[in-house]
Amino acid sequence: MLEVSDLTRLYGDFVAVDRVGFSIGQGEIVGLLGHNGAGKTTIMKMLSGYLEPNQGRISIDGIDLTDDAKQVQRTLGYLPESLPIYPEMSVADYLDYAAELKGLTGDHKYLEIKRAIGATAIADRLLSPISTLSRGYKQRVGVAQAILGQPRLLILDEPTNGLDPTQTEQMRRLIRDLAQDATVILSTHIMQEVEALCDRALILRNGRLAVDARLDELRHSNHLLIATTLAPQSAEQRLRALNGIENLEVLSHAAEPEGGYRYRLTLSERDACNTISAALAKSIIEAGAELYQLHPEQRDLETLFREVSNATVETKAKEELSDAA
Ligand SMILES: Nc1ncnc2c1ncn2[C@@H]1O[C@H](COP(=O)(O)OP(=O)(O)OP(=O)(O)O)[C@@H](O)[C@H]1O
Repeated sequence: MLEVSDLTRLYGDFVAVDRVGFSIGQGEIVGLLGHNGAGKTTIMKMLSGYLEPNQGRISIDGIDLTDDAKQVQRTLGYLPESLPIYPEMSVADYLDYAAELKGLTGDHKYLEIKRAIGATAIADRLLSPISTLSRGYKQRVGVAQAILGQPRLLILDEPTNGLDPTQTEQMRRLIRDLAQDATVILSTHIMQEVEALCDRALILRNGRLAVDARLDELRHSNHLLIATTLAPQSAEQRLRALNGIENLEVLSHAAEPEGGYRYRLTLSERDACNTISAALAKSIIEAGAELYQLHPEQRDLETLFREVSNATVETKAKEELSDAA
């Protein structure tokens, strides 16, 4: 549905987005994550056609954004980070204006505005000037303008930014509903948001795509953690030799007072966890050692994000050191 390749954007000589590539299928909800300044908004602006890439390609349903930006823009809805909402306009006038900008006319325009109002539950404030709305309401008006014309791709830049918990829950429900008919890409700083909403997470680091992971795959790790009295040398010989073990990593080289030695095993097949666990336990007991713990390693998004962010800090520190040298 959405194909992005080699996407690059410079501000002056600063590379804000660096050769990013990914593709997103119809109906997916994808979270775009990254530390402050990682390049999320810049990517979203390019996807929505508001900012030109210096290099790379974006195509939606096979149509290249640079070949026919107007046509592509009509098939997408964009909620920018800061809404270009006109404070003096009423909600109704603003939606009418936004619908015209999307090329909607006549009955179709009327029906689309009605649908967007219903979907975002803003009917009770249609005649209010936008300046008098709460942050949550303004955000819903922003989403209402984004879904006019039933876009096949929705690009939402921090859709729950500044919302209270009730408004956040309503917005998440709305996004889930919208994803029934559209592909959604959203940026956020909130991991729980991605866990709650998304099928997939893209994590940016310094303008580059560092991680592209399906959340269900993250939850099913192919690593096992064990704690045993079996010493590293025997573990290397016995455990590594078992079928389905790709790698053995020694996490503690000296026996820990209560937990023996700790190891991380990488399995060649994610689904073989149960069979391999049984074989491992048997092998450890046969060696006369104690087995204290054996469980799959859970990697949640938060851990993954922390690993990526720590790598960012290390990379920056190295860059600063080499600049100073
Ligand atoms: N118009 C601009 N001129 C110069 N630099 C810019 C401009 N817009 C963004 N940048 C820089 O590009 C980098 C990426 O910015 P961007 O806004 O895309 O990041 P982000 O991941 O959305 O950050 P945040 O989470 O803080 O919103 C940052 O270092 C930012 O300072």
